[in-house]
Amino acid sequence: MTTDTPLLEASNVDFAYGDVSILRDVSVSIRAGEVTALIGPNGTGKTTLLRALAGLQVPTAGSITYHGPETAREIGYLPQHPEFRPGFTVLETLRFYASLVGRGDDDAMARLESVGLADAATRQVEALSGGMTRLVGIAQATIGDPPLVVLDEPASGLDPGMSKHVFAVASELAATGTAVLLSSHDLELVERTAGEVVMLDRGTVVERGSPTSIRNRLGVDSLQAVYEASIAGDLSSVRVQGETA
Ligand SMILES: Nc1ncnc2c1ncn2[C@@H]1O[C@H](COP(=O)(O)OP(=O)(O)OP(=O)(O)O)[C@@H](O)[C@H]1O
Repeated sequence: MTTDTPLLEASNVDFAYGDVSILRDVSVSIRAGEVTALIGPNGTGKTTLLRALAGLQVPTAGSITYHGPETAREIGYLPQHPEFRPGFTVLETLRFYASLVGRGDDDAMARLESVGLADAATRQVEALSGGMTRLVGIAQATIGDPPLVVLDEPASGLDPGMSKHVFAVASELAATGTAVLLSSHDLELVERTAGEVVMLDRGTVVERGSPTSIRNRLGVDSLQAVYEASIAGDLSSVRVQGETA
């Protein structure tokens, strides 16, 4: 497969929770060997879209098609709020996930090292900080070398050094041919890392393209400026979808 063929394609996706429409006519192509970043205000539908793309919820309309190879694990997923079963160490937890996809202990330890958490291998999962739990979640999402890795806010709650490291891990994964799809509110790291940016506002795609192409099209010098120019309305209040007040 060439990098021109999308690994995952969403076409005209709508999603509603009951009567509340969240995503409207969203089309996205996720390519192998590239980091695709989903950005947009709180409550705009990023998690909803990522869950649909990862196959965890079925769109109300439209289609999502995976064009990648058949493997033991096609999509790795880091939820926005990762949680692990208490009573086990970090390494035991990752060994369990590795065993599900026919991988051994070495793989579990290698993933832990890749997120900088090797020293916490024997720590109980319930004794981890929020940031450490997220890092274990990232390690878990990459076990079995899935062709697509979906990371919902992987840098949320991480200190600046670890945030940078996590984006570097995403870049390294993409450099080995993995398609990486992540959401983030850190526009500077997104700008430095993503090959493709998809900006969502009120459940629809309002901008897409490489950071450079979007900046050039809008004649601005940063993704932050693109964001401020493209997001409708007051940036200091959350648009609660479905509420008409
Ligand atoms: N289970 C649910 N039932 C009903 N509405 C929901 C449910 N989950 C999310 N929503 C609503 O869907 C909308 C989109 O939420 P979503 O979590 O996808 O946004 P987001 O862009 O990821 O936000 P954030 O940046 O704050 O994480 C919000 O209005 C939210 O209240």
